[in-house]
Parts: sequence; structure tokens; C-alpha cells
Amino acid sequence: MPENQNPNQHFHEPLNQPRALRIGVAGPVGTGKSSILATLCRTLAGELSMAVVTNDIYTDEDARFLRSAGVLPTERIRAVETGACPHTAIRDDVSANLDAVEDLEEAYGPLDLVLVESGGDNLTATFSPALADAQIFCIDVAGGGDVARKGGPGITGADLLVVNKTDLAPHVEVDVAGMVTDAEAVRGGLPVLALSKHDPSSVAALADWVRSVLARHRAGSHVPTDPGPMAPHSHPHP
Ligand SMILES: Nc1nc2c(ncn2[C@@H]2O[C@H](COP(=O)(O)OP(=O)(O)OP(=O)(O)O)[C@@H](O)[C@H]2O)c(=O)[nH]1
Repeated sequence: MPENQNPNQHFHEPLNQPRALRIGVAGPVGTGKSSILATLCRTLAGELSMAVVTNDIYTDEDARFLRSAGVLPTERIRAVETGACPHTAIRDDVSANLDAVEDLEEAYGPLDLVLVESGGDNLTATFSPALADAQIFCIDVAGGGDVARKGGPGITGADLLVVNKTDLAPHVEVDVAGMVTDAEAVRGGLPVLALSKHDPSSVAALADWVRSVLARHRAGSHVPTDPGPMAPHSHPHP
């Protein structure tokens, strides 16, 4: 083993199979990222071979939620405990996540689709294009109607922006159409989807978006883009 090599890091032989499409799902705490993964698994697992990687700072709670939801065979759901700012594991040093994705591909491949959920964070987290071929950024109406105007790389540059929990809009006095218009104004033509897990037509639109990215990935015409770096931040070091 070369000097300086991390003994815990696995090394993967190149797989003799097409690589799965990797879609990252990021967004602030509680906006519905795990629910989006569960919805996509329920909708697409009958037609696609899928796996999931979750990121939590201290626990494997999101993975346990998805396992208990019964949306995929439990062994296809892996948890990465980031043990640090969740930005780090999806952006600065993606090796633990890449390990998890490649382990799943080795064990259950060929896979069509791997979904990677970021740890809940503020508005600034984005995936490195080295980890995610495409990324969904999720905000929700419960965060208030002005969230879409606040910007940040996920809102302005993610491949898809989801405005989630639209069924709650009347209860929190938010105008969903206005929120979507605000978001579209800062996204330069990139798509915005108003979603509720209780609204089948919006769920179908989400699944169709995934199918369209997968078709481009398979055709070799999908190019991962970087929504841009997160805002400057620092980590306290004990
Ligand atoms: N009414 C409604 N509730 C939703 C919807 N999507 C998610 N929720 C609820 O919102 C809460 C948070 O959802 P999660 O999917 O756990 O959110 P998350 O972003 O993964 O949360 P963290 O991993 O803690 O950041 C749960 O109580 C969900 O049931 C929706 O479309 N409508």
C-alpha cells in the first residue's frame, strides 16, 4: 500500500458494465429529501434497478426511514455518516460517498439509478459533479414564500429545483405559483417543479424528469454541471 494511503478506503476495479446514473438530492433540513427518494423508489423501482445512499451527520436515520418504508430491498440502501459538516462529504471530499455508490454497483449491478441524499443543511449545499451526474435541490412551501428569491447555488443552478409540499400551501399562506415564478426568474431556463407527495400528477412529472436525464445519460449526451460552490464557511476544529 502506498504511503499516505487511507487503509479504510476501498479500491474498486473498473466495472465491466455501464455506470448507473447518479442523482443527488440536497436542500435544507426537513424540506422532504428522504420523501422524494421514497417517492422515486416507489414510482421507478418496478422499471429501473435502483440503490440509495444517504448522508447524515451523526446517525443513519434517513437510511432507516427508507428501509422501514419498504421502498427498496434494505441492502440496497447505504448510509454514510459524515461526522462533519454535510457539505464536506458531498462536495469537498466525496470519497466515502463514491465508495458507497461503487460498493452498491459491485454488489447489485448493473444498476440504472443511484440516488444520493445529502444531509439536511442550509441553502448553500451542492454536490460535486464528481459524485452526482445531476442534482435536485429541494425547498418547501413551509419555509415561506420568499425562499425561492433568496438564491444560492442550489436554487439557481441545480438541474431541477423542487418546490415541495404544495399541499401545505393554503395552511402556511404561500402562493405556490408565485414561488415557482420567483424561482424561474433566477434559474435561466432550468426547470422548477411544484411537488407534493400527495399529488400523483406532480409525482409523475418528477419521475418523467428522472427518466429524461437517464435517457440522456445512456445516450452519452448528459453533461454533469456544477451549480457552483457553496458560500464560504468554516468548520470549528477541536
Ligand atoms: N404535507 C406534506 N408533507 C411532506 C411532503 N413531503 C415530505 N413531507 C413531510 O415533511 C417531513 C420531513 O420530510 P423528510 O422527507 O424527512 O425531509 P428531509 O429533507 O429528508 O429531512 P432531513 O433529512 O431531516 O433534512 C416529514 O414529516 C414528511 O412526511 C409533502 O409533499 N407534503
